[in-house]
Amino acid sequence: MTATPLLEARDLCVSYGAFDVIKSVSFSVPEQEAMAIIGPNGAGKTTLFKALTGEISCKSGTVAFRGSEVTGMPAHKRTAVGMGRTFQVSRVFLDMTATENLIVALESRHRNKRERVGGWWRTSPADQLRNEAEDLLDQLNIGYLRNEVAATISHGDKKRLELALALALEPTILMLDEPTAGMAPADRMQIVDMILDIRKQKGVAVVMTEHDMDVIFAIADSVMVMNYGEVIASGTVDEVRNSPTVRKVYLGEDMYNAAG
Ligand SMILES: Nc1ncnc2c1ncn2[C@@H]1O[C@H](COP(=O)(O)OP(=O)(O)OP(=O)(O)O)[C@@H](O)[C@H]1O
Repeated sequence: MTATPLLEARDLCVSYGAFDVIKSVSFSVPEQEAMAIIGPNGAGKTTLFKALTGEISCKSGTVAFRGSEVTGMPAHKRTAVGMGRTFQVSRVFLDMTATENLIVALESRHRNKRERVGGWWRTSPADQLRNEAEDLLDQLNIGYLRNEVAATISHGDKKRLELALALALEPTILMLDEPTAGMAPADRMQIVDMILDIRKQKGVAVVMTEHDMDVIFAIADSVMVMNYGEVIASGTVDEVRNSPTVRKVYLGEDMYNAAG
């Protein structure tokens, strides 16, 4: 008997009005695996990502998480059941410190999971949340951001904080929408290290869209290639790299620069 995939899309179709953007896409992601979605501009990567996270609805097809259908479930409920996510455009509260941002996320998780906060050894709820937030920042090696107001931190640090916010919800799968968008090459590799660390420490699966092939090769176990809303190839990083179909789509382009 094959194990139930962590995330599974079946015959997913998405349209903008009369324009079919995602055409019968099916794939599955096993527990703890990392899958990257790549393809030329306009291939439908972001649209597929939004359909998976519940930001937009599908015309037909299904999305299942741990064997339960989530197709009609709104985005915030998918997050609550374990589908953590980051956004291309930061959703950090800019007027709060990194710690305060994390406290908001942690409060939401405790509320969703009906977990008791505070009360042990005279720890107040506020102290417990602050300790948890600071511990998480330390675990991710961004403890230096504790008291920094988010508006004043660098773009790279905002991306790191976004990851921490997603992790505060203890996801089983992390949905990363271009986690290194707009970052300098050196910063990108720091995010890669952080994601690799998170996978090692927490065993979370990953689904990511990403422009940078070096980032994909460093993180992904498998790659799914899209073109004009269809899956044209999928497999391990090496299989996809050597696929004649994929090379044809990227004809005349350096594949290392053509993922986006
Ligand atoms: N809100 C929208 N309304 C109508 N058409 C849209 C909308 N968003 C995207 N599209 C179109 O849908 C197609 C797929 O877009 P999508 O953004 O999903 O592609 P992508 O692969 O993520 O592209 P990129 O790499 O440039 O971000 C494109 O032709 C795009 O113009």
